[in-house]
Amino acid sequence: MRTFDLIIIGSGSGNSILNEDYEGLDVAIVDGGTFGGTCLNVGCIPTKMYAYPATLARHTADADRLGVRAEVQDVRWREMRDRIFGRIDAISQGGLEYRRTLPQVTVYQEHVRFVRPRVLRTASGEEITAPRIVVASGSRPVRPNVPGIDLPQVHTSDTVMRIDELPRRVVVVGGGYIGAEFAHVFSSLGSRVTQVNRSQRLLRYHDPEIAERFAREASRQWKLETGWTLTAIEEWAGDECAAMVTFRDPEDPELTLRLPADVVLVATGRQPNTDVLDARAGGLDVREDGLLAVDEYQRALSDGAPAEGVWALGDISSPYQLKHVANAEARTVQHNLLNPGDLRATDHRFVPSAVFTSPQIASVGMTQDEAEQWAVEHGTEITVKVQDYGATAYGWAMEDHTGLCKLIAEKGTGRLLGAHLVGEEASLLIQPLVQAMSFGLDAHTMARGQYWIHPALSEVVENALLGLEVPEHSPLARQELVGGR
Ligand SMILES: Cc1cc2nc3c(=O)[nH]c(=O)nc-3n(C[C@H](O)[C@H](O)[C@H](O)COP(=O)(O)OP(=O)(O)OC[C@H]3O[C@@H](n4cnc5c(N)ncnc54)[C@H](O)[C@@H]3O)c2cc1C
Ligand SMILES: NC(=O)c1ccc[n+]([C@@H]2O[C@H](COP(=O)([O-])OP(=O)(O)OC[C@H]3O[C@@H](n4cnc5c(N)ncnc54)[C@H](O)[C@@H]3O)[C@@H](O)[C@H]2O)c1
Repeated sequence: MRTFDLIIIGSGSGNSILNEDYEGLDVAIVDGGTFGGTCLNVGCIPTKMYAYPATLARHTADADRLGVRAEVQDVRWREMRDRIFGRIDAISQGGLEYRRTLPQVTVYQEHVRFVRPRVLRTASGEEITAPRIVVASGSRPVRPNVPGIDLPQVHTSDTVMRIDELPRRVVVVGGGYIGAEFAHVFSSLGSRVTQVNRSQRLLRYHDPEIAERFAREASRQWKLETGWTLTAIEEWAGDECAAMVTFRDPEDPELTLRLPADVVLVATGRQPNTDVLDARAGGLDVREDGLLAVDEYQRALSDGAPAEGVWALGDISSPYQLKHVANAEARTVQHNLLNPGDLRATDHRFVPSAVFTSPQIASVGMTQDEAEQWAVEHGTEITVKVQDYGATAYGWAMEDHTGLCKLIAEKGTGRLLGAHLVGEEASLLIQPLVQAMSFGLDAHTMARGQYWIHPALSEVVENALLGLEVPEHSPLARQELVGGR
């Protein structure tokens, strides 16, 4: 059995742990998939590289209302695909080759599983161990167990971005982040898309007002069906489609929905890879939802207490399933591994997320329902302001009838509790709100303690802040005035 100083399982955020402080250690990085992990190869990055041209196409189609008639004449899917993966595959390959050149790093390109605490066996049968192991082995798409799920017409986000042609008809199963982003990409680029969700509400973790506004806009762009569960997919011979997808009404099994498709995208959630890793054989606690149990310092737990020498980060142990969270947790592990006497906790207080559709969605903190509940529990009151983009100067410029910014704050203090946006560049507009929440800036100080560029779109945030019923605080004391003309 080979013994290393450190084993890292997973080359996504796990790979970023190895900085110059680790140069003296004998390290193994193990990845049975594509080097670089989900975000780079099949996740955040390629989806956004498709979402951007898709948004351009959508804006082109929408320009008529502004007095500009334009049309998308040609979508060269194959060229787009090859441009995207030409860049991504080279980064993945370059990352792998770089790690391989480092004398102190051994790369295993195969899956491993625990056979006992801190002992792993590779798929080819080698046993490896280390006093310190980092589990960063992520999650994978859930594939509902229905007839036809293995047909070649059925894809997950792992494969759908590599297909050869833009499909004529796409059925997207699932109403979460992945379903929404791909429905946007395919419909904007020219496919006929039907998105089908099991529950009545799309984007179920979002504030209902945002989810409803988004569903209204989405249903203008593609066909939305809610309240249906996937039951079967059949191969279909004929010109009109390559597969027939059947759904059933969970309340009334007699009621079915049948949809023709060339491509079926299954986007019904992601499950942590704890089973593949046989985490229990490693003595590690696996939660009911399949996540590896960790404490705030990212130590994996065994019988509720920190397991000696085992750390975990990212989708394997995080309910957020977001790359910026995986990266933050990797920074925690990077520090804690080398500083056992000075452990740091990951800050999970204000985790934002965005859905890269058109319009975009961005969110941080409590939804209105959660804030109302919190206020009851804490004997306090909240204030809510919904500001339409269309009531600001830049909203007029865009002739916007969609965007809104909803802010929730504590009435007595002006403390921001939640921010939810749907609309143009929501993923950017939310960032100052994340900053304010993270650094304890109250709503009025944020609104009046700084200039807001006029007439930028950010005025929607300024106006939302000013619409909250909060006390006026003096702007933050400034030590000295710098800059200015
Ligand atoms: C389509 C899509 C779009 C997304 N878009 C966004 C976005 O816009 N913004 C955002 O914040 N997040 C997004 N995410 C989520 C984000 O990609 C993940 O949260 C993040 O990549 C998780 O990183 P990780 O390091 O935990 O795991 P990963 O990057 O998945 O790395 C885990 C690695 O471990 C390997 N592995 C697994 N099991 C084993 C084993 N037993 N042995 C050896 N190796 C193993 C895998 O091959 C994989 O390479 C998206 C995800 C998807 C699928
Ligand atoms: N922009 C981003 O930040 C981004 C983008 C993509 C993915 N992600 C991450 O990836 C994770 C996984 O995304 P996701 O969209 O797959 O999961 P999700 O949990 O967000 O959504 C899954 C959806 O599928 C539906 N569903 C489940 N089983 C079904 C069935 N049998 N028939 C019909 N509908 C069914 C659910 O009702 C739900 O709406 C997200 O939680 C997110 O954190 C993030």
